[in-house]
Amino acid sequence: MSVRVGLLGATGAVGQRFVQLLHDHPTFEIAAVTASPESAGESYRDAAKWRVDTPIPESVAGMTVIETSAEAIPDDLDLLFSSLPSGVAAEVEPELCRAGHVVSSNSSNERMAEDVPLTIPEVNADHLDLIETQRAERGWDGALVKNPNCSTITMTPTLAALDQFGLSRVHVSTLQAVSGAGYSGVTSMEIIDNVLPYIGGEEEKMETESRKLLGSVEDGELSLHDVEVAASCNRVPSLDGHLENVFAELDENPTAAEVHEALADFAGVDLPSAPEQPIHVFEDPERPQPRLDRMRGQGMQISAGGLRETPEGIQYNCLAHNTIRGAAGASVLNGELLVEEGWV
Ligand SMILES: NC(=O)C1=CN([C@@H]2O[C@H](COP(=O)(O)OP(=O)(O)OC[C@H]3O[C@@H](n4cnc5c(N)ncnc54)[C@H](OP(=O)(O)O)[C@@H]3O)[C@@H](O)[C@H]2O)C=CC1
Ligand SMILES: N[C@@H](CC(=O)OP(=O)(O)O)C(=O)O
Repeated sequence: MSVRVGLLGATGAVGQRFVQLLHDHPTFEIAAVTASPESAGESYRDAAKWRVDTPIPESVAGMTVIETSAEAIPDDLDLLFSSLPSGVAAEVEPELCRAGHVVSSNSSNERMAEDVPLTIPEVNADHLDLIETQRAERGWDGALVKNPNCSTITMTPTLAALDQFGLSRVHVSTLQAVSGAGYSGVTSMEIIDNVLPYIGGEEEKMETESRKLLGSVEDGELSLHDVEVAASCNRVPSLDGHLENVFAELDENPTAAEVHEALADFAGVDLPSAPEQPIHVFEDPERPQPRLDRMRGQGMQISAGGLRETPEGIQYNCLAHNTIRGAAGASVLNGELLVEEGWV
């Protein structure tokens, strides 16, 4: 079975990751690439200024970039992946869903909307049921599904694994790679020999999106998890890979060995881009590290380590590749889930 996909914002940092991940995908075939009006009409090769560390796929390089609008995007595409700036996505994505397209989006608009599934397949695949609510409320034939923010996606599967011990409060501090800010996001003069202790809006996203992901959907209605999450976000001079220090307060008092087992045993899903084991747990307290561990599971596996019992619960570190598991790979996995569950 071949699913014809369109990439919205295909020339950007995340868009290029989509191209890298999808050009030899077993099911998805890239059939259209879109970008800003300035790039429309150019070849993808010229418009993209390819910056990913594998060669630009020739099958995509020669495609002509089209405008990002419901009129320009062909009707016969089965699925759209979106990595548009959120202000642009907020305008265009609803139009596309109204026109009947199914959109798996990485952009932050509407992530917390009550009728929009915010999904990590290993954590809350059942939240796709919200599509029925969304269609009923918005009158759409298509559908909008989101993946979370890259820092949120790094931590949340580990919290889902710990919830069996009664997750009550989480404190997390992040060390986020520069690629999260986009190619021109932070200048070299800002970040070399430095750490930036503020990333606008990031802390609030971690605090709210995690509660939605860990929450439940029953009869088409969403309830947030009641865990309290407090985040502190920092930009550091690594290129890719967000590292996070988590302090989780739990109702029960599991040993570090029991937590290790819960993380390592966290169940995977049977989808083409999913790692067999979602979370790898290191014994070595010096791991995970961004440069050494971000490409585990082709960039889709989350790593954890440094487990330590505290009076309130457990402390540990976790890591994920922010533009693969945290962005393009996350949308692709949601796209695979949409196909598997018959929404595409
Ligand atoms: N899940 C996550 O945590 C992550 C999410 N993101 C999100 O993904 C999105 C893209 O990020 P990133 O790839 O870094 O951004 P870039 O700026 O690198 O790319 C933006 C893309 O959108 C296109 N674009 C810009 N303006 C318009 C417009 N007016 N109309 C149509 N297309 C437009 C650009 O085309 P052109 O080349 O022509 O300018 C380009 O293809 C953002 O919303 C970002 O917040 C990013 C990283 C991680
Ligand atoms: N803010 C994230 C990347 C990002 O774009 O997040 P979001 O998709 O929530 O806007 C980072 O800096 O690493």
